[in-house]
Amino acid sequence: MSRPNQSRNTAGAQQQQASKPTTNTPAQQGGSSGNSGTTMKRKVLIMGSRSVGKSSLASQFVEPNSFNESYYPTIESTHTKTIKHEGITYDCEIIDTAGQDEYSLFNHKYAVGIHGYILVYSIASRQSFEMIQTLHDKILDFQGVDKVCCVVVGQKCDLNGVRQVKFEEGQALAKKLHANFIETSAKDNKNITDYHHPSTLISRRI
Ligand SMILES: Nc1nc2c(ncn2[C@@H]2O[C@H](COP(=O)(O)OP(=O)(O)OP(=O)(O)O)[C@@H](O)[C@H]2O)c(=O)[nH]1
Repeated sequence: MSRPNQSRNTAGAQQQQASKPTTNTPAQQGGSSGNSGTTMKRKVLIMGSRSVGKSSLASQFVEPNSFNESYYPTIESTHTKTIKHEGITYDCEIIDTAGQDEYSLFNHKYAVGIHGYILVYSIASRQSFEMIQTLHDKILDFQGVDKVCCVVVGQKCDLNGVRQVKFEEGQALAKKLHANFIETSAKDNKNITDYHHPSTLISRRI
């Protein structure tokens, strides 16, 4: 997605290592009571086939009611949003990538300093669903690990009439990948709220 007024384009941005929690001063906390004062940084990468709605998902999260019917292929863009969950503040950096296919090379930037992955398919595209396992395998291969923190997202759930992937199939795949699962619609603003958004799910898992 390279839409105007939405994000700061960070193609080629330096990768940062996973950050340790920091503690805010009372002034930085805004004097709010009940907050432990802990701030965690979360760098989350959104991956998936082209046109599954990755950018729309990210945009709706940081800028509600920004859904756009037009399609602007993404190069790479980064969104930031601070969310609060169970007394902890998370500074989220959400990196929206260009859509991948099975032949896309895995960019080393997608492995360094990333806390978690949002793997997105469209419920109206079986091909995009099949890409999830491929992407997951590539991430594990590249990182040389056997488990990675991720959330599987079935996007465009408003397109139920042309659904190609059952909810249960998404759920089963996520279980296999040890991931959380959620169906969303950027168009209908479904499960885009803070608590249910994949970024929040990722934050809660780490
Ligand atoms: N029906 C429906 N359409 C959507 C939804 N989200 C996105 N779209 C549409 O799908 C198209 C692609 O959306 P994007 O958000 O640009 O998809 P993307 O995955 O970022 O695409 P790439 O940049 O190519 O990787 C656009 O025309 C959007 O309007 C949704 O929840 N429901």
